[in-house]
Amino acid sequence: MEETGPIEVKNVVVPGVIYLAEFISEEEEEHLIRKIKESSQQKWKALANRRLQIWGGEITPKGTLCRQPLPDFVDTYPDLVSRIKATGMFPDSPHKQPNHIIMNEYLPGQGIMPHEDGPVYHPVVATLSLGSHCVFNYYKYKDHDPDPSSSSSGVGRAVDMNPVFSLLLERRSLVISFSDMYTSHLHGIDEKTEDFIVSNASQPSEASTAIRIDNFHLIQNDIKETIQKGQPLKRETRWSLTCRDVTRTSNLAARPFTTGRK
Ligand SMILES: O=C(O)CCC(=O)C(=O)O
Ligand SMILES: [Fe+2]
Repeated sequence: MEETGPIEVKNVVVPGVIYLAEFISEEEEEHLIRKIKESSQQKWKALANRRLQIWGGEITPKGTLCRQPLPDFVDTYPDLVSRIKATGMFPDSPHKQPNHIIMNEYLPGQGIMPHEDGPVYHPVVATLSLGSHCVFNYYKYKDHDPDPSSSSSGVGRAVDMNPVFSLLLERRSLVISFSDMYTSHLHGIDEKTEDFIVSNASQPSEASTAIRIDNFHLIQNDIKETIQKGQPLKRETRWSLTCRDVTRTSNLAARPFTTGRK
């Protein structure tokens, strides 16, 4: 695939959110999924409701990335890192391109709670979806937070659980979040096995569980047709590559972090 180049206006879904369908080809997707499936069990970190791998090195508790090479299948074939750089969305980041990738695996019914990505990263995040779609929600904190102990990191602040925007992330798409979508909003994915999406033309009387998405105009025709027929989109296993630039880096290998004396 050619370099994507600058983003077009139509790809700006809302200020601070860019959506690029078909960011990689089907062959590239297949290759990436194969590499993920072939990776050794030790590379996986199990969480309560999903598992993940960290590529590019571990981040110390103080927020420094102990750099490790990224896998070939993200910077050689396909050269995702250069392709993401070529979107022109990382010009102000210290390394001008992502240096760290979290690869999350979600089985149907799994998701991720609303959260912020935090200050360790330059405030631009590019996420590639493989294997399945999902619906990606952006949330705000409640306006008048009654809790005076709330911190700016978001810990303890009440979240308004009605999403401000929702995007359908198709497989092979890239979504880029930046500016206040990164610094003052949260994002998350509901734990669902299928998503009912309403098309632009739908009436408000349609199923109350149906979701209105903000990037309907940018999605592929076959998915549009499924939505227009009123059929749900069934989730399959999804792998996402969350690509960011960790501001502070070190070339020293990560050491085990102990709390005791040296
Ligand atoms: O899987 C996704 O698309 C989101 C992952 C995410 O938000 C994160 O890793 O911080
Ligand atoms: Fe996140």
